[in-house]
Amino acid sequence: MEEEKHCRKCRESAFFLCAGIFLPYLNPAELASISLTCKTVNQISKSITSQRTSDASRGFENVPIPFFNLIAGDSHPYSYFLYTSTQTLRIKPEFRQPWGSDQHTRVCNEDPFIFRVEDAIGCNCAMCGDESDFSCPCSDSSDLLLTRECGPSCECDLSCGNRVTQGRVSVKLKVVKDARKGWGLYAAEMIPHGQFVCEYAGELLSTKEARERQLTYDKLASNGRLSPALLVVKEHLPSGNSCMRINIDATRIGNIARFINHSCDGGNLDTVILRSSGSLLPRICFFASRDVQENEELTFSYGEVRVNENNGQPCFCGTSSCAGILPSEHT
Ligand SMILES: C[S@@+](CC[C@H](N)C(=O)[O-])C[C@H]1O[C@@H](n2cnc3c(N)ncnc32)[C@H](O)[C@@H]1O
Repeated sequence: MEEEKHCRKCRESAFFLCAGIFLPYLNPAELASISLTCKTVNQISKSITSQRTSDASRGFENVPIPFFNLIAGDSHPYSYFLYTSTQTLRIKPEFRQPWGSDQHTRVCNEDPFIFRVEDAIGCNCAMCGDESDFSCPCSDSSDLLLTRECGPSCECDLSCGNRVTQGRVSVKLKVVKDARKGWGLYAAEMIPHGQFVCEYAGELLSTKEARERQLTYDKLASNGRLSPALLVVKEHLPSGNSCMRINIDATRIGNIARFINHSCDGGNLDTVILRSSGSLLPRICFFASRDVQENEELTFSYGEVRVNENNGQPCFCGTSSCAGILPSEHT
């Protein structure tokens, strides 16, 4: 009898140990379904949900970025997506990432530069980025929205003052749900004008793939079943013709920038195309375009192109310049 009891206890503790390992890999629907099986699994699921709600960044950033859903009757305490703090190549659909355990496995690429230019020449200055040193060739910038930083071909390391976007997110932020716009990114402290906020991280796509995904997303978004986060940025030649198009999809895997909503008045963030010495592709980074107060929503303009009123998603930015529909990409 005693032996039987002991065996049952062993089996139970092995089961709960395993549950703690595999439950963090489940998405909210799977977690909800398995939590119905028994009281203890239900408790583990609840603790996973509370860990997920406490940090949208899954421990990848320097500061936790909590979710707040204060909408009465809405039972979704967090939004589910996979996290990458940098640009990444396409992620296989079957890829899973644990979220909601003590061991946050950093399975994604954390190097901000995916493609490097072989034998590129960078700087070798001692104090680049220092305000008293204007001679670093990497900090040369004639256009504020198209800037340069030191990169993989330079001698300096992450402590260099000309690599402000290459560390993790350090400003205090939170993700808050609005009844009409869905989740949005908010300042959880005052952010001064010019401060780096975050990069737009996600899957780098070819233009063909971005167009295909956009069509699928448009259909799902029109039924309210998806909030797509596919950003298309075009770098223009002085002549005005587009010369480079960057497609970053943060819908399935991305960082907290995927929660930034659109504002027709341009919002309070500047979208900066940032090149680094020795890196083939630019990165898209957000800087505060003015002082942003604590609890203010962070927004930027998604662009100018709009489809007709019948097809477009309604815009609820609430600014006096609101066009009524969200910009969309159909090029
Ligand atoms: C990049 S996501 C932003 C995060 C999103 N709100 C969410 O809940 O995950 C873009 C989507 O957010 C919604 N959105 C963003 N700005 C909006 C606005 N001004 N008015 C209405 N919906 C907006 C639209 O559904 C849009 O497709």
